[in-house]
Amino acid sequence: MTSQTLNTPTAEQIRRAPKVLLHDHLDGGLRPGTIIDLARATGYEASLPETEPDKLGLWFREAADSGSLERYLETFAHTCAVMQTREALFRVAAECAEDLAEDGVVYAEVRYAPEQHLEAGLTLEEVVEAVNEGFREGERIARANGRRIRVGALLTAMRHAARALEIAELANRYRDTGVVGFDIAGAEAGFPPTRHLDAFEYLKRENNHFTIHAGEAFGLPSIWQALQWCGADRLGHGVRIIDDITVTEDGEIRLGRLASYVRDKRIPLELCPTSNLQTGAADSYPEHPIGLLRRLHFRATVNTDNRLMSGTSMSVEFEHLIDAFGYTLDDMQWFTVNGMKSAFIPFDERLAMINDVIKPGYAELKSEWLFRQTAATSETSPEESW
Ligand SMILES: O=c1[nH]cnc2c1ncn2[C@@H]1O[C@H](CO)[C@@H](O)[C@H]1O
Ligand SMILES: [Zn+2]
Repeated sequence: MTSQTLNTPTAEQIRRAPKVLLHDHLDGGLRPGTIIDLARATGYEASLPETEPDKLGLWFREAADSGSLERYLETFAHTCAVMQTREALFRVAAECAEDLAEDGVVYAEVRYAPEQHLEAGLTLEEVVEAVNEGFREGERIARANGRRIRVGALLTAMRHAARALEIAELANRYRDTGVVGFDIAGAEAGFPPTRHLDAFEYLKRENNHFTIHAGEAFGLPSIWQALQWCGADRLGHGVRIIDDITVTEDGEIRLGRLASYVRDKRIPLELCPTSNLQTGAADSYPEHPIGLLRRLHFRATVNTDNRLMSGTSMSVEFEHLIDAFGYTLDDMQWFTVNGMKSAFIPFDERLAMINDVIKPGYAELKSEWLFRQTAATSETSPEESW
């Protein structure tokens, strides 16, 4: 056995390793069986493309695999349709926290757009409260199962709509009760983030935090606006920052002004590899810009985006990256600490997570690796060992 293979975490270790998730959509992570249950209860079943859980899960993955962000986003009509009551939102949020905890996620910021859940008469406040209560319930269930997770909500405003200021005010109102920040999402081309400057300026005046989906379906101008006009704390995706990095034939790497700014200021990139493959923002895992961005020490983080549409989880994202780039537990820890440093909760709480949960978790896994290495070495001939 080579040290490379010994150093590669197993699927089971990947799942057990503490993970941090900053970019995950609540309406992109439902269990297929739950969609069917909820659809039955509300008469939406006839509108579902499939009514058997495995087939429905496959339908989402295939429908989202179109190479276009716009087509990818159409699939959310079905999940949002069944998330219109207090009970449905509570259940979906609780299951989300449970599923993430089961996958070894210790801290997550999960986002959704409250304005998409008002069709059956809920108010924006009722939506936020139902989701918050669901997250608390999921945390409790996880704890009862011996797992520890903390989930914060990010409130998203849809970039094609005109409710961003209202949603930003809502995020501010619930900042001490479960909501940790704000986001804008939806089709990127044609909807620049500067359409919502009033919301971002309001949040800055309130010393609140926000991320912006930028640099996914549209390139550098979108990232530039998100940072320099809107003042985003983080970039949702931001993967197209690669367009401002040149690798010459002799291997020299040059960063343009914007890429330098992003790296110098340690702007967190919420990278979502599988989602990027589906929307056409990247061609394959080995070609995904995360490899170069990690080598160049950008503040890169690993995320799921939409677990249902991508058939993924944090463990699956790491499995793909480990396959493509030969990452070790040290790389996993680096991405995880980057995620925790970039979270929107207070500094002392982030530090406590890093020192009390993440580092000890990886230290334990690495000691198992050392044990395996010692066991393997003792199997080789005496000359080799000495
Ligand atoms: O990768 C993405 N890029 C842009 N918008 C997205 C992405 N994934 C989901 N949403 C949008 O965010 C809404 C709230 O969660 C979803 O309903 C979907 O329309
Ligand atoms: Zn997203």
